Amino acid sequence: MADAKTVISLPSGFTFDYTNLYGDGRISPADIAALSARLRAAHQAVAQMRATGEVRGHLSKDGQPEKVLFTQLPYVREGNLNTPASLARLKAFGQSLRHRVDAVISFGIGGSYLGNKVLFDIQCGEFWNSKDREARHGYPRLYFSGNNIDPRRTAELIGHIVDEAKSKARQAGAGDGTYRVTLVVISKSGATLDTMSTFMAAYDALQQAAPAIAVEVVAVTDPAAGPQATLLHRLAREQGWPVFRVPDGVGGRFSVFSEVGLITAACTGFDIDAFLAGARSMDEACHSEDIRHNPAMLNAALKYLAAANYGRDIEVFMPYADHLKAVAEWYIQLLAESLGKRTNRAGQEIYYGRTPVVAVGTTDMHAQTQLHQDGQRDKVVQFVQVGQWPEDAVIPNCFPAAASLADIAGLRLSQALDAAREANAAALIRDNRFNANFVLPRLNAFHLGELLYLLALSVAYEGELADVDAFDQPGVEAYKRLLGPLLKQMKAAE
Ligand SMILES: O=P(O)(O)OC[C@H]1O[C@H](O)[C@H](O)[C@@H](O)[C@@H]1O
Repeated sequence: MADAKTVISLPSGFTFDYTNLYGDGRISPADIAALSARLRAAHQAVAQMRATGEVRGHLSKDGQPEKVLFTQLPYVREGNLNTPASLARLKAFGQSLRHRVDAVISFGIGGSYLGNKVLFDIQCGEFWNSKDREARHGYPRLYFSGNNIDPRRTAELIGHIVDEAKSKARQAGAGDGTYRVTLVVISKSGATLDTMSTFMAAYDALQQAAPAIAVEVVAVTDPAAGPQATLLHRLAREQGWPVFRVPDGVGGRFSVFSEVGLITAACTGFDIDAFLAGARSMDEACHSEDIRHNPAMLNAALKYLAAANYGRDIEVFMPYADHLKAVAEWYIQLLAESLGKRTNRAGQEIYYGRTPVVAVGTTDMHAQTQLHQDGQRDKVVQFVQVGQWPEDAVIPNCFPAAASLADIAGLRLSQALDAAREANAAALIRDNRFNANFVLPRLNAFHLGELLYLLALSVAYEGELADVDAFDQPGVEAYKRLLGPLLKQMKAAE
Protein backbone atom coordinates (compact mmCIF):
# COMPACT_ATOMS: atom_id res chain seq x y z
CA MET A 1 0.00 0.00 0.00
CA ALA A 2 2.94 2.22 0.98
CA ASP A 3 3.36 4.83 -1.71
CA ALA A 4 0.68 4.01 -4.25
CA LYS A 5 -1.85 6.83 -4.59
CA THR A 6 -5.15 6.02 -2.98
CA VAL A 7 -7.85 8.21 -4.47
CA ILE A 8 -11.50 8.48 -5.39
CA SER A 9 -11.98 10.54 -8.56
CA LEU A 10 -15.44 11.51 -9.74
CA PRO A 11 -16.29 12.03 -13.42
CA SER A 12 -16.44 15.79 -12.71
CA GLY A 13 -12.78 15.69 -11.78
CA PHE A 14 -13.44 16.16 -8.06
CA THR A 15 -10.89 14.01 -6.25
CA PHE A 16 -10.37 12.78 -2.71
CA ASP A 17 -6.78 11.67 -2.26
CA TYR A 18 -6.45 9.75 1.01
CA THR A 19 -3.02 8.25 0.38
CA ASN A 20 -1.62 9.92 3.49
CA LEU A 21 -4.37 8.56 5.74
CA TYR A 22 -4.40 4.97 4.67
CA GLY A 23 -1.81 2.20 4.54
CA ASP A 24 1.27 1.17 6.49
CA GLY A 25 1.30 2.74 9.92
CA ARG A 26 -1.89 4.57 9.12
CA ILE A 27 -5.49 3.50 8.95
CA SER A 28 -5.32 -0.09 7.79
CA PRO A 29 -7.55 -2.39 5.77
CA ALA A 30 -8.01 -4.29 9.07
CA ASP A 31 -9.39 -1.12 10.72
CA ILE A 32 -11.90 -0.74 7.91
CA ALA A 33 -12.77 -4.45 8.02
CA ALA A 34 -13.40 -4.26 11.76
CA LEU A 35 -15.82 -1.40 11.10
CA SER A 36 -17.64 -3.16 8.29
CA ALA A 37 -20.83 -4.08 10.17
CA ARG A 38 -21.19 -0.52 11.43
CA LEU A 39 -20.45 0.86 7.98
CA ARG A 40 -23.23 -1.28 6.55
CA ALA A 41 -25.60 -0.04 9.25
CA ALA A 42 -24.50 3.56 8.66
CA HIS A 43 -25.08 3.19 4.96
CA GLN A 44 -28.58 1.85 5.56
CA ALA A 45 -29.35 4.61 8.04
CA VAL A 46 -28.22 7.30 5.58
CA ALA A 47 -30.22 5.65 2.79
CA GLN A 48 -33.25 5.67 5.08
CA MET A 49 -32.66 9.35 5.88
CA ARG A 50 -32.47 10.16 2.18
CA ALA A 51 -35.63 8.22 1.40
CA THR A 52 -37.83 9.28 4.32
CA GLY A 53 -36.06 11.98 6.33
CA GLU A 54 -36.11 9.67 9.35
CA VAL A 55 -33.05 9.53 11.56
CA ARG A 56 -33.14 7.20 14.53
CA GLY A 57 -33.39 9.06 17.82
CA HIS A 58 -33.38 12.55 16.35
CA LEU A 59 -35.64 15.01 18.16
CA SER A 60 -36.20 18.71 17.63
CA LYS A 61 -35.27 21.36 20.21
CA ASP A 62 -38.73 20.91 21.69
CA GLY A 63 -38.27 17.16 22.03
CA GLN A 64 -40.52 16.28 19.09
CA PRO A 65 -39.59 13.78 16.37
CA GLU A 66 -38.19 15.80 13.47
CA LYS A 67 -37.24 14.82 9.95
CA VAL A 68 -33.83 15.54 8.45
CA LEU A 69 -34.32 16.69 4.89
CA PHE A 70 -31.17 18.45 3.71
CA THR A 71 -30.40 15.64 1.24
CA GLN A 72 -33.53 16.64 -0.67
CA LEU A 73 -32.30 20.20 -1.30
CA PRO A 74 -30.14 19.52 -4.37
CA TYR A 75 -33.14 18.00 -6.16
CA VAL A 76 -35.26 20.85 -7.48
CA ARG A 77 -38.70 19.55 -8.21
CA GLU A 78 -42.37 20.01 -7.41
CA GLY A 79 -43.17 18.73 -3.92
CA ASN A 80 -39.54 19.07 -2.73
CA LEU A 81 -38.15 21.82 -0.52
CA ASN A 82 -36.52 23.58 -3.48
CA THR A 83 -39.03 23.76 -6.33
CA PRO A 84 -38.75 25.37 -9.77
CA ALA A 85 -41.12 28.06 -8.48
CA SER A 86 -39.23 28.71 -5.23
CA LEU A 87 -35.94 29.08 -7.07
CA ALA A 88 -37.54 31.30 -9.71
CA ARG A 89 -38.86 33.55 -6.92
CA LEU A 90 -35.42 33.69 -5.35
CA LYS A 91 -33.74 34.59 -8.62
CA ALA A 92 -36.43 37.18 -9.38
CA PHE A 93 -35.74 38.74 -6.01
CA GLY A 94 -32.03 38.97 -6.89
CA GLN A 95 -32.84 40.50 -10.28
CA SER A 96 -35.22 43.01 -8.67
CA LEU A 97 -32.26 44.54 -6.82
CA ARG A 98 -30.13 44.84 -9.93
CA HIS A 99 -29.51 48.40 -11.20
CA ARG A 100 -31.82 49.63 -8.41
CA VAL A 101 -30.51 48.79 -4.93
CA ASP A 102 -27.14 50.15 -3.85
CA ALA A 103 -26.37 47.82 -0.97
CA VAL A 104 -27.63 44.70 0.74
CA ILE A 105 -26.87 43.99 4.37
CA SER A 106 -27.32 40.34 5.26
CA PHE A 107 -27.98 39.80 8.98
CA GLY A 108 -27.47 36.34 10.43
CA ILE A 109 -25.18 34.14 12.51
CA GLY A 110 -24.12 30.49 12.52
CA GLY A 111 -25.98 28.62 9.83
CA SER A 112 -27.74 31.83 8.87
CA TYR A 113 -24.42 33.44 7.94
CA LEU A 114 -21.56 31.02 7.32
CA GLY A 115 -22.86 29.44 4.11
CA ASN A 116 -23.82 32.82 2.69
CA LYS A 117 -20.27 34.03 3.26
CA VAL A 118 -18.88 30.97 1.44
CA LEU A 119 -21.00 31.70 -1.64
CA PHE A 120 -20.21 35.42 -1.48
CA ASP A 121 -16.48 34.76 -1.39
CA ILE A 122 -16.59 32.44 -4.40
CA GLN A 123 -18.78 34.75 -6.43
CA CYS A 124 -17.54 38.17 -5.37
CA GLY A 125 -14.18 37.95 -3.62
CA GLU A 126 -12.56 40.49 -1.40
CA PHE A 127 -12.90 43.56 -3.61
CA TRP A 128 -16.57 43.37 -4.67
CA ASN A 129 -17.67 46.33 -2.58
CA SER A 130 -14.89 48.52 -3.99
CA LYS A 131 -15.97 47.89 -7.57
CA ASP A 132 -18.31 50.19 -9.43
CA ARG A 133 -21.79 49.05 -10.38
CA GLU A 134 -20.80 48.14 -13.92
CA ALA A 135 -18.06 45.84 -12.70
CA ARG A 136 -20.64 44.30 -10.38
CA HIS A 137 -22.95 43.73 -13.36
CA GLY A 138 -25.54 45.96 -11.73
CA TYR A 139 -25.73 43.90 -8.54
CA PRO A 140 -25.60 45.71 -5.20
CA ARG A 141 -22.74 45.92 -2.75
CA LEU A 142 -23.11 43.29 -0.06
CA TYR A 143 -22.23 43.52 3.61
CA PHE A 144 -22.71 41.05 6.45
CA SER A 145 -23.78 41.89 9.96
CA GLY A 146 -25.23 40.06 12.93
CA ASN A 147 -22.48 37.46 12.97
CA ASN A 148 -21.22 39.24 16.04
CA ILE A 149 -22.74 41.70 18.50
CA ASP A 150 -19.76 43.97 18.05
CA PRO A 151 -20.61 47.59 18.80
CA ARG A 152 -17.71 49.08 16.85
CA ARG A 153 -18.22 46.99 13.70
CA THR A 154 -21.96 47.70 13.78
CA ALA A 155 -21.42 51.45 14.17
CA GLU A 156 -18.77 51.47 11.45
CA LEU A 157 -21.02 49.62 9.02
CA ILE A 158 -23.90 52.03 9.64
CA GLY A 159 -21.50 54.99 9.33
CA HIS A 160 -20.15 53.59 6.08
CA ILE A 161 -23.62 53.23 4.56
CA VAL A 162 -24.51 56.77 5.60
CA ASP A 163 -21.29 58.08 4.02
CA GLU A 164 -21.98 56.14 0.83
CA ALA A 165 -25.44 57.67 0.72
CA LYS A 166 -24.02 61.18 1.11
CA SER A 167 -21.57 60.56 -1.66
CA LYS A 168 -24.32 59.28 -3.95
CA ALA A 169 -26.48 62.34 -3.17
CA ARG A 170 -23.56 64.67 -4.00
CA GLN A 171 -22.97 62.97 -7.34
CA ALA A 172 -26.63 62.77 -8.27
CA GLY A 173 -27.12 66.50 -8.90
CA ALA A 174 -30.71 66.96 -9.94
CA GLY A 175 -31.38 63.20 -10.32
CA ASP A 176 -32.70 60.74 -7.75
CA GLY A 177 -29.87 60.55 -5.27
CA THR A 178 -31.70 58.22 -2.88
CA TYR A 179 -29.47 55.44 -1.58
CA ARG A 180 -31.39 52.17 -1.50
CA VAL A 181 -30.53 49.51 1.05
CA THR A 182 -32.08 46.07 1.41
CA LEU A 183 -31.76 44.47 4.82
CA VAL A 184 -31.98 40.67 4.56
CA VAL A 185 -32.69 39.29 8.04
CA ILE A 186 -32.01 35.56 8.28
CA SER A 187 -32.95 33.58 11.37
CA LYS A 188 -34.53 30.13 11.55
CA SER A 189 -35.67 30.65 15.13
CA GLY A 190 -36.50 34.25 14.30
CA ALA A 191 -35.28 35.70 17.56
CA THR A 192 -31.51 35.24 17.76
CA LEU A 193 -30.02 38.00 19.91
CA ASP A 194 -26.99 38.68 17.72
CA THR A 195 -29.01 38.95 14.51
CA MET A 196 -31.97 40.87 15.87
CA SER A 197 -29.99 43.37 17.98
CA THR A 198 -27.71 44.40 15.14
CA PHE A 199 -30.60 44.41 12.67
CA MET A 200 -32.59 46.78 14.89
CA ALA A 201 -29.56 49.03 15.39
CA ALA A 202 -29.06 49.33 11.63
CA TYR A 203 -32.77 49.52 10.78
CA ASP A 204 -33.32 52.38 13.18
CA ALA A 205 -30.22 54.35 12.19
CA LEU A 206 -30.84 53.96 8.45
CA GLN A 207 -34.56 54.81 8.76
CA GLN A 208 -33.53 58.00 10.49
CA ALA A 209 -31.46 58.94 7.47
CA ALA A 210 -34.59 59.04 5.28
CA PRO A 211 -35.21 60.38 2.68
CA ALA A 212 -31.51 60.20 1.72
CA ILE A 213 -31.64 56.46 2.45
CA ALA A 214 -34.57 54.20 1.55
CA VAL A 215 -34.71 50.94 3.50
CA GLU A 216 -36.39 47.71 2.41
CA VAL A 217 -36.47 44.58 4.57
CA VAL A 218 -36.71 40.92 3.60
CA ALA A 219 -37.05 38.16 6.18
CA VAL A 220 -35.80 34.57 5.92
CA THR A 221 -37.23 32.39 8.67
CA ASP A 222 -39.28 29.34 9.61
CA PRO A 223 -42.50 29.68 7.60
CA ALA A 224 -44.82 28.21 10.27
CA ALA A 225 -47.94 30.30 10.76
CA GLY A 226 -50.30 30.71 13.75
CA PRO A 227 -49.06 30.23 17.30
CA GLN A 228 -45.93 28.47 15.98
CA ALA A 229 -44.88 31.53 13.97
CA THR A 230 -41.43 32.89 14.77
CA LEU A 231 -41.07 36.41 16.05
CA LEU A 232 -39.41 37.42 12.79
CA HIS A 233 -42.23 35.88 10.79
CA ARG A 234 -44.86 37.78 12.80
CA LEU A 235 -42.91 41.01 12.36
CA ALA A 236 -42.62 40.44 8.63
CA ARG A 237 -46.38 39.91 8.35
CA GLU A 238 -47.09 43.05 10.37
CA GLN A 239 -44.63 45.18 8.43
CA GLY A 240 -45.37 43.70 5.01
CA TRP A 241 -41.82 42.43 4.43
CA PRO A 242 -41.41 39.64 1.88
CA VAL A 243 -40.60 36.29 3.50
CA PHE A 244 -38.32 33.51 2.27
CA ARG A 245 -38.22 30.14 4.00
CA VAL A 246 -35.93 28.17 6.23
CA PRO A 247 -37.56 24.85 5.39
CA ASP A 248 -38.68 22.44 8.08
CA GLY A 249 -36.22 19.63 8.61
CA VAL A 250 -33.19 21.69 7.52
CA GLY A 251 -30.90 22.72 10.36
CA GLY A 252 -28.92 25.94 10.05
CA ARG A 253 -25.62 24.22 9.34
CA PHE A 254 -27.15 22.32 6.41
CA SER A 255 -29.10 25.28 5.05
CA VAL A 256 -26.60 26.61 2.52
CA PHE A 257 -28.47 24.60 -0.15
CA SER A 258 -31.81 26.23 0.81
CA GLU A 259 -33.21 29.76 0.51
CA VAL A 260 -31.09 30.69 3.56
CA GLY A 261 -27.79 30.33 1.77
CA LEU A 262 -29.05 31.07 -1.69
CA ILE A 263 -30.69 34.41 -0.97
CA THR A 264 -27.49 36.43 -0.73
CA ALA A 265 -26.15 34.42 -3.64
CA ALA A 266 -29.16 35.58 -5.68
CA CYS A 267 -28.24 39.18 -4.83
CA THR A 268 -24.84 38.81 -6.52
CA GLY A 269 -25.60 36.71 -9.60
CA PHE A 270 -24.06 33.50 -8.20
CA ASP A 271 -24.88 30.45 -10.33
CA ILE A 272 -27.41 28.77 -8.03
CA ASP A 273 -28.29 26.07 -10.56
CA ALA A 274 -24.67 25.00 -10.98
CA PHE A 275 -24.17 24.98 -7.21
CA LEU A 276 -27.17 22.68 -6.65
CA ALA A 277 -26.11 20.54 -9.62
CA GLY A 278 -22.73 20.06 -7.94
CA ALA A 279 -24.43 19.03 -4.69
CA ARG A 280 -26.69 16.67 -6.63
CA SER A 281 -23.79 15.12 -8.47
CA MET A 282 -22.01 14.49 -5.15
CA ASP A 283 -25.17 13.02 -3.67
CA GLU A 284 -25.43 10.61 -6.58
CA ALA A 285 -21.74 9.67 -6.17
CA CYS A 286 -22.40 8.82 -2.53
CA HIS A 287 -25.04 6.16 -3.07
CA SER A 288 -22.59 3.29 -3.32
CA GLU A 289 -22.47 0.77 -0.50
CA ASP A 290 -18.84 0.14 -1.38
CA ILE A 291 -16.77 2.47 0.75
CA ARG A 292 -14.11 2.74 -1.97
CA HIS A 293 -16.68 4.34 -4.26
CA ASN A 294 -18.57 6.52 -1.79
CA PRO A 295 -16.57 9.66 -0.96
CA ALA A 296 -18.74 10.78 1.99
CA MET A 297 -18.79 7.37 3.65
CA LEU A 298 -15.06 6.96 3.08
CA ASN A 299 -14.24 10.41 4.41
CA ALA A 300 -16.40 9.80 7.50
CA ALA A 301 -14.90 6.37 8.17
CA LEU A 302 -11.30 7.52 7.76
CA LYS A 303 -11.75 10.55 10.00
CA TYR A 304 -13.67 8.49 12.57
CA LEU A 305 -10.98 5.80 12.62
CA ALA A 306 -8.17 8.36 12.72
CA ALA A 307 -9.71 9.70 15.93
CA ALA A 308 -10.88 6.43 17.49
CA ASN A 309 -7.87 4.21 16.71
CA TYR A 310 -5.00 6.68 16.32
CA GLY A 311 -5.92 9.61 18.60
CA ARG A 312 -6.13 12.10 15.71
CA ASP A 313 -9.23 13.92 16.88
CA ILE A 314 -8.39 17.40 15.60
CA GLU A 315 -9.16 18.19 11.96
CA VAL A 316 -7.25 21.10 10.49
CA PHE A 317 -9.23 22.16 7.42
CA MET A 318 -6.69 23.85 5.16
CA PRO A 319 -7.69 25.01 1.71
CA TYR A 320 -4.90 26.40 -0.45
CA ALA A 321 -7.04 29.31 -1.63
CA ASP A 322 -8.02 32.55 0.08
CA HIS A 323 -11.49 32.30 -1.45
CA LEU A 324 -12.06 29.01 0.40
CA LYS A 325 -11.19 30.24 3.88
CA ALA A 326 -14.91 30.76 4.53
CA VAL A 327 -15.47 27.06 3.74
CA ALA A 328 -13.17 26.20 6.64
CA GLU A 329 -15.17 28.57 8.84
CA TRP A 330 -18.45 27.02 7.68
CA TYR A 331 -17.00 23.57 8.38
CA ILE A 332 -16.27 24.57 11.99
CA GLN A 333 -19.98 24.84 12.74
CA LEU A 334 -20.83 21.74 10.73
CA LEU A 335 -18.34 19.52 12.53
CA ALA A 336 -18.58 21.08 15.99
CA GLU A 337 -22.36 21.23 16.32
CA SER A 338 -23.03 17.96 14.52
CA LEU A 339 -20.54 15.72 16.26
CA GLY A 340 -19.55 17.40 19.52
CA LYS A 341 -21.93 15.41 21.72
CA ARG A 342 -22.01 14.47 25.38
CA THR A 343 -24.13 11.34 24.99
CA ASN A 344 -24.76 8.65 22.45
CA ARG A 345 -28.27 7.90 21.25
CA ALA A 346 -28.83 5.56 24.17
CA GLY A 347 -28.12 8.43 26.55
CA GLN A 348 -24.73 7.13 27.75
CA GLU A 349 -21.99 9.71 28.27
CA ILE A 350 -19.38 9.33 25.55
CA TYR A 351 -18.11 12.91 24.98
CA TYR A 352 -17.64 12.47 21.24
CA GLY A 353 -16.27 15.10 18.90
CA ARG A 354 -13.41 16.04 16.65
CA THR A 355 -12.11 19.57 17.03
CA PRO A 356 -12.09 21.56 13.78
CA VAL A 357 -9.40 24.15 13.11
CA VAL A 358 -9.36 26.79 10.34
CA ALA A 359 -6.16 27.11 8.36
CA VAL A 360 -5.30 28.49 4.93
CA GLY A 361 -2.36 27.52 2.76
CA THR A 362 0.13 28.97 2.24
CA THR A 363 -0.68 31.53 4.97
CA ASP A 364 -0.74 29.13 7.90
CA MET A 365 2.37 27.24 6.84
CA HIS A 366 4.03 30.30 8.35
CA ALA A 367 1.94 30.12 11.51
CA GLN A 368 0.47 26.67 12.29
CA THR A 369 2.65 24.20 10.40
CA GLN A 370 5.27 24.09 13.17
CA LEU A 371 2.54 22.68 15.44
CA HIS A 372 1.21 20.30 12.80
CA GLN A 373 4.72 18.95 12.16
CA ASP A 374 6.15 18.78 15.68
CA GLY A 375 3.24 19.07 18.11
CA GLN A 376 1.04 16.31 19.48
CA ARG A 377 0.06 13.57 17.06
CA ASP A 378 -3.59 14.43 17.40
CA LYS A 379 -4.38 15.98 14.01
CA VAL A 380 -5.55 15.20 10.52
CA VAL A 381 -4.68 18.00 8.12
CA GLN A 382 -7.35 18.12 5.41
CA PHE A 383 -6.05 20.05 2.41
CA VAL A 384 -8.18 21.45 -0.38
CA GLN A 385 -6.45 22.06 -3.69
CA VAL A 386 -7.76 23.98 -6.68
CA GLY A 387 -6.79 22.28 -9.95
CA GLN A 388 -6.86 25.13 -12.44
CA TRP A 389 -6.69 28.85 -11.92
CA PRO A 390 -7.93 30.96 -14.86
CA GLU A 391 -5.89 33.94 -13.66
CA ASP A 392 -2.44 32.59 -13.04
CA ALA A 393 0.48 34.98 -13.38
CA VAL A 394 3.91 33.79 -14.40
CA ILE A 395 6.42 34.98 -11.82
CA PRO A 396 8.52 37.52 -13.76
CA ASN A 397 12.28 37.70 -13.72
CA CYS A 398 12.48 41.20 -12.22
CA PHE A 399 15.88 40.85 -10.55
CA PRO A 400 18.05 38.46 -12.60
CA ALA A 401 21.08 39.11 -10.42
CA ALA A 402 19.28 37.77 -7.35
CA ALA A 403 19.78 34.04 -7.86
CA SER A 404 17.06 32.78 -5.51
CA LEU A 405 14.47 35.06 -7.16
CA ALA A 406 15.65 34.21 -10.68
CA ASP A 407 15.21 30.53 -9.74
CA ILE A 408 11.48 30.88 -9.20
CA ALA A 409 10.94 33.19 -12.18
CA GLY A 410 9.05 31.56 -15.03
CA LEU A 411 6.91 29.45 -12.73
CA ARG A 412 3.24 30.20 -12.43
CA LEU A 413 1.89 31.30 -9.04
CA SER A 414 -0.27 28.16 -8.99
CA GLN A 415 2.84 26.01 -9.40
CA ALA A 416 4.45 27.67 -6.40
CA LEU A 417 1.21 27.17 -4.47
CA ASP A 418 0.99 23.48 -5.44
CA ALA A 419 4.64 22.91 -4.62
CA ALA A 420 4.09 24.43 -1.17
CA ARG A 421 1.11 22.13 -0.50
CA GLU A 422 2.89 19.06 -1.82
CA ALA A 423 5.96 19.77 0.28
CA ASN A 424 3.77 20.32 3.34
CA ALA A 425 1.88 17.05 2.81
CA ALA A 426 5.11 15.11 2.16
CA ALA A 427 6.87 16.50 5.22
CA LEU A 428 3.88 15.68 7.40
CA ILE A 429 3.53 12.10 6.19
CA ARG A 430 7.24 11.44 6.46
CA ASP A 431 6.65 11.72 10.19
CA ASN A 432 3.36 9.82 9.93
CA ARG A 433 1.30 12.97 10.45
CA PHE A 434 -2.06 12.14 8.86
CA ASN A 435 -3.30 14.30 5.99
CA ALA A 436 -5.60 14.11 2.98
CA ASN A 437 -6.49 16.22 -0.03
CA PHE A 438 -9.71 17.23 -1.77
CA VAL A 439 -9.11 18.52 -5.30
CA LEU A 440 -11.61 20.90 -6.89
CA PRO A 441 -10.86 21.05 -10.61
CA ARG A 442 -11.80 24.76 -10.62
CA LEU A 443 -13.02 27.32 -8.14
CA ASN A 444 -16.62 27.51 -9.27
CA ALA A 445 -20.19 27.05 -8.06
CA PHE A 446 -20.45 23.43 -9.26
CA HIS A 447 -17.35 22.11 -7.51
CA LEU A 448 -18.18 24.17 -4.43
CA GLY A 449 -21.57 22.43 -4.33
CA GLU A 450 -19.78 19.08 -4.52
CA LEU A 451 -17.42 19.93 -1.67
CA LEU A 452 -20.01 21.37 0.74
CA TYR A 453 -22.42 18.53 0.12
CA LEU A 454 -19.67 15.93 0.61
CA LEU A 455 -18.83 17.45 3.99
CA ALA A 456 -22.50 17.67 5.04
CA LEU A 457 -23.18 14.07 4.10
CA SER A 458 -19.95 12.94 5.78
CA VAL A 459 -21.15 14.19 9.16
CA ALA A 460 -24.38 12.25 8.69
CA TYR A 461 -22.30 9.08 8.19
CA GLU A 462 -19.99 9.91 11.07
CA GLY A 463 -22.98 10.52 13.37
CA GLU A 464 -24.03 6.96 12.61
CA LEU A 465 -20.54 5.54 13.20
CA ALA A 466 -20.18 7.39 16.51
CA ASP A 467 -23.83 6.70 17.37
CA VAL A 468 -24.59 10.36 18.12
CA ASP A 469 -27.42 12.56 16.88
CA ALA A 470 -25.64 14.70 14.27
CA PHE A 471 -28.65 16.96 13.83
CA ASP A 472 -29.29 18.49 17.24
CA GLN A 473 -27.24 20.96 19.31
CA PRO A 474 -28.45 20.68 22.91
CA GLY A 475 -25.17 22.07 24.25
CA VAL A 476 -25.84 25.57 22.91
CA GLU A 477 -28.95 25.80 25.07
CA ALA A 478 -26.86 25.80 28.27
CA TYR A 479 -25.63 29.37 27.88
CA LYS A 480 -28.88 30.48 26.27
CA ARG A 481 -30.75 29.53 29.47
CA LEU A 482 -28.47 31.87 31.41
CA LEU A 483 -28.36 34.63 28.81
CA GLY A 484 -32.08 35.53 28.85
CA PRO A 485 -32.25 36.15 32.61
CA LEU A 486 -28.94 38.01 32.49
CA LEU A 487 -30.26 40.41 29.87
CA LYS A 488 -33.42 40.98 31.93
CA GLN A 489 -31.30 41.64 35.02
CA MET A 490 -29.18 44.16 33.12
CA LYS A 491 -32.24 45.93 31.85
CA ALA A 492 -33.80 46.11 35.32
CA ALA A 493 -30.59 47.63 36.68
CA GLU A 494 -30.59 50.41 34.03
O1 LIG B 1 -30.93 30.89 12.35
P1 LIG B 1 -30.98 31.17 13.80
O2 LIG B 1 -32.18 30.58 14.47
O3 LIG B 1 -30.86 32.64 14.07
O4 LIG B 1 -29.75 30.46 14.48
C1 LIG B 1 -28.44 30.80 14.25
C2 LIG B 1 -27.50 29.82 14.94
O5 LIG B 1 -27.68 29.95 16.32
C3 LIG B 1 -27.67 28.89 17.22
O6 LIG B 1 -27.12 29.22 18.43
C4 LIG B 1 -27.32 27.52 16.76
O7 LIG B 1 -26.40 26.87 17.59
C5 LIG B 1 -26.90 27.45 15.33
O8 LIG B 1 -27.07 26.11 14.90
C6 LIG B 1 -27.69 28.39 14.46
O9 LIG B 1 -27.25 28.27 13.13
